[in-house]
Amino acid sequence: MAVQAPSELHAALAAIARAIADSLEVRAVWDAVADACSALVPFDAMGIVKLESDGTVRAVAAAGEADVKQLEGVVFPRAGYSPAFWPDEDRFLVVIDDAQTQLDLAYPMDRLALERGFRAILRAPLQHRDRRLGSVLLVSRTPGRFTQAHGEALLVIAELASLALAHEGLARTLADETRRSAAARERASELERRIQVLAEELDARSAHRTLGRSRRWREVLELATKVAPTDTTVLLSGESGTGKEVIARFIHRGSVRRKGPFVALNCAALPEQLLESELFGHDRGAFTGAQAAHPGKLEQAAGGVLFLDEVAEMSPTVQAKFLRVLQEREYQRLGGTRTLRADVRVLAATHRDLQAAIAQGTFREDLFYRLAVFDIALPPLRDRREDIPLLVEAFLHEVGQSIGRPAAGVSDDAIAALTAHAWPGNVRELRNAIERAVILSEGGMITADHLPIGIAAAKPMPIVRIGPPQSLGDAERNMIEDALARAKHNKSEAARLLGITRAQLRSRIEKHGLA
Ligand SMILES: Nc1ncnc2c1ncn2[C@@H]1O[C@H](COP(=O)(O)OP(=O)(O)OP(=O)(O)O)[C@@H](O)[C@H]1O
Repeated sequence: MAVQAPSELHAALAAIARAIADSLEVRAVWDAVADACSALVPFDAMGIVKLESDGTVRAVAAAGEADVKQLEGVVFPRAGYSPAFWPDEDRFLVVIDDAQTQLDLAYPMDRLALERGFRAILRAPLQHRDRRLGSVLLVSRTPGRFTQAHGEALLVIAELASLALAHEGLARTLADETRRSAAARERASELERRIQVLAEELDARSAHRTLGRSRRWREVLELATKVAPTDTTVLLSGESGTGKEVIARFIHRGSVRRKGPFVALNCAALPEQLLESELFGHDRGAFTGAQAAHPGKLEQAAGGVLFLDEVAEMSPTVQAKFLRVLQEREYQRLGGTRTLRADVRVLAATHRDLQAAIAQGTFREDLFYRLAVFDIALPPLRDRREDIPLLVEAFLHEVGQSIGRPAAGVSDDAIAALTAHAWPGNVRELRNAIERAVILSEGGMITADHLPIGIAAAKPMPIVRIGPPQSLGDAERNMIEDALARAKHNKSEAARLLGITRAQLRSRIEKHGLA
């Protein structure tokens, strides 16, 4: 066949380009590629193979002789086709005059062609930005059938076809991402709905509300909501008063055991012997004074949740016995002979670092792993200060109702002091402070004077803007601006807030051009 006229080549390329532009469906492009090749190169069969990410090779299109067409869609196994195995020459146009005389046919598709009786091979790579995507293969039963000019035409066609393949990959990634983010959105809103339902249920019973909108608190609620419907043991850790029991009740309400009891036991409150009998119960005569049989908390919590507070305080004996409960779900009352089944979900809490307790040998590691199947760390209140105004308002309302004398409100200076305090006793301490202030204010406005000394004296912290990372210079400038604003431009006061001298402040004001 004569070398293709430029107009033919041009028309063929334009047809492929149209197919690419018209459709993200790569199939339409293969048809255009096959048509273009038929118009320009005298082949007996053609194939387009695509290198998949798992190393297999897929024949995405085949044209020409009937039995070759059947290869379409065939996936050739991984062996020998992985990108690493593809010969480097495959990056370039390959013209083989006679495969039969070619001693070393490195490319598996060439071997396949030869096995089927094809002699001449013309092959161009499909690649995009150095990434190999596959190749276009034209074969003929007549040796020497393809010229360099045929090859060059094929190269241009392959380049366009590569674009289509690269687009297909992009389109698929986009579609996957869209699908994934839609699913994630759906999951997030489902989670949001569940949090809402649980929070509302608890709000109705104000003693067990979970107040907070900060990111840290939302994360806790999200974890609790996810684990609630399972029967998994949960370990809640956090400083005293951070709301561990509040979250334990939240999980109980969201679990299948919600209709069962919520039984709490504080392991720190009782001496060893008593804790053991409280937990496991005892039979009559089990020890001096055990005049009647007594079911333990494990029995009382049957069908529900057992909340073990301060679990780090369990003695070694109780730890060993309780481990058995978690392992075998069985136990006996003190002095009893009957084996009882523990039908409880255990939620444990601690304000201690259990890893440290394990290192010191006071807490069993095996028990730790049984308890901490799922652990939730509760943030201290000082790490979620943005929730303080909300908590203050809720406690004000609650305390006001319970003592029948609501406060008129909270002054700005009191709110500033409440927000600045470090709250070592966390939410519990805040609640107590509000209760005290409501009583002291006698129905009036709560001011800093009604707060305990340590809290009223808390200095507002200079605000450091949270945002994209800023330079040290910018941070300093922001802090100075904030201090000046807070001190109503009184330089001595601003210097005091910043903990520097007036002279130092003055020179920094000049440096930043803030005068
Ligand atoms: N997020 C919250 N929303 C509303 N009230 C809260 C919240 N967190 C804690 N509280 C209140 O703070 C007090 C202490 O909470 P809780 O008993 O759950 O803390 P804890 O971490 O279990 O404390 P401890 O370790 O001392 O037993 C309770 O009055 C509780 O209602």
